[in-house]
Amino acid sequence: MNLLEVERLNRSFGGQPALHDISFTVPKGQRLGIIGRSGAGKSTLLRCLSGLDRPQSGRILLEGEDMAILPEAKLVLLRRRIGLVFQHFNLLNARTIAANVALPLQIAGRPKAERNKRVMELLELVGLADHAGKYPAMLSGGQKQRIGIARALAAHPALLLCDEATSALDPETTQTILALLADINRVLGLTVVFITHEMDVVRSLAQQVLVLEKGRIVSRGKPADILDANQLAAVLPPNLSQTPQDGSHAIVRLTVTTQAVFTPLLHTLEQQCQASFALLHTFPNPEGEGLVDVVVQTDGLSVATMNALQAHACAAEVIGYVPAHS
Ligand SMILES: Nc1ncnc2c1ncn2[C@@H]1O[C@H](COP(=O)(O)OP(=O)(O)OP(=O)(O)O)[C@@H](O)[C@H]1O
Repeated sequence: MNLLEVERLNRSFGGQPALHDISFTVPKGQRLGIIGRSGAGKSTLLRCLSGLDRPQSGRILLEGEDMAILPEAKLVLLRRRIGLVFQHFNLLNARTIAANVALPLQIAGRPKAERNKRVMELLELVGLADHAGKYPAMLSGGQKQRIGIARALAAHPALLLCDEATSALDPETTQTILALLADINRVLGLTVVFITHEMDVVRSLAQQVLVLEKGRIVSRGKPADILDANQLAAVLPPNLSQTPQDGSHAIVRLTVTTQAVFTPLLHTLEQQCQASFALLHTFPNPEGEGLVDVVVQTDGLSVATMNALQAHACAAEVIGYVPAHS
């Protein structure tokens, strides 16, 4: 069942489209990452999904209700089904940790006893039960984000929207926050949609990825496939063709073990295949630890060369062809 369905969403500013015909669905319980360069439209999309901004056209169905056209009074109620986690935590410094976490329940008019019980449950969940009486200034960045997450969960949302939730944190703290978000997703079955510009965050947390570019979705799929394709696209020659021309060179991706990188692999291949191999790029293989993708250009692609490549690598794939002089 889909928790969220976005259909042909359009949002422009002063006639300039920031989102153009965006459509996607998020099944209940999924962790969806949205990535894209600066200005791609990530924040605009997240604001529309959170009901803080309205698109010019299109539908945003959350549990079947269209947020794009819902009257303000009803939208306020529907927004309680959404928890928001911010890059800079947005905690109120004059309130204690407990009072910060309780805020959404207070706004929703929940009784004090219920609020107190829920706050303690949530502080337990994020591992900060003994910090209830402290103030935000007494916490580290990672602890502040745990409180931000607890507050977002206070009103039992169906959807957690995270806006660059780990961008202000160091790499180690980032990992602990990502682990917490993954735990919450697993334990509570909560649907998580997050925007980020950090590839490692997508790799760790997302089950599905959407890539935005200039307000459009340009690719979608599993993180390994998307990141792999993105990294490759960035290093491939622009004049790559899918068919060989007379005398063209082949571009081949080899997946090898990290140990193989420290052997004279290309030299061995050159000797064995009587062909030249130029190294274009190496990057970690997205499928697994200990594997490296090596992109090479060769002037001697043949059945015998492919056999030799396959014998030395875990996988070998021809990506395309370029003219000999590139
Ligand atoms: N309130 C606004 N008024 C005018 N233009 C806006 C407004 N908000 C966003 N835009 C424009 O819409 C486009 C998308 O911006 P958006 O902030 O959504 O991108 P982003 O992917 O979140 O970028 P970043 O990663 O830098 O935050 C940009 O061209 C931006 O200038």
